[in-house]
Amino acid sequence: MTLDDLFATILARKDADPASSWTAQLLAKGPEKCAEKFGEEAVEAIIEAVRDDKAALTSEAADVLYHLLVLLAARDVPLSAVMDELARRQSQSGIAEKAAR
Ligand SMILES: N=c1c2ncn([C@@H]3O[C@H](COP(=O)(O)OP(=O)(O)OP(=O)(O)O)[C@@H](O)[C@H]3O)c2ncn1[C@@H]1O[C@H](COP(=O)(O)O)[C@@H](O)[C@H]1O
Repeated sequence: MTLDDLFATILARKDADPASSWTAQLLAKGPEKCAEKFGEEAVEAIIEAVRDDKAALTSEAADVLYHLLVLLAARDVPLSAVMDELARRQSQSGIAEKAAR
């Protein structure tokens, strides 16, 4: 399972019957509801990180990643755009490292 695979499944749920899938149901509620759910899951992950419960943090991190992908899908932002932004930052940080030498 990759994030790309999960994102493709989530995108396919945009056209699915809300009765058939949790993801389709959440997307049908709109981007604001998706954002709210993402925020809730992020807070739960923070709590488990502070408690240092690694099993719970692993589970909450999965929820955070899933809900972030749903939020991106809800706002028509492709996961590839986020990956491109990370790649751009990586290449910039390489330049900064070279300049510092
Ligand atoms: N990875 C996930 C995933 N992670 C979390 N969730 C759901 O997100 C919900 C969040 O949990 P909550 O306890 O906050 O939800 P809740 O209390 O029931 O809802 P609210 O009352 O708070 O609105 C749960 O119902 C989980 O099942 C997920 N639902 C689906 N997926 C994957 O998404 C893909 C599409 O699945 P369908 O949604 O079944 O089409 C599949 O690959 C799934 O494995």
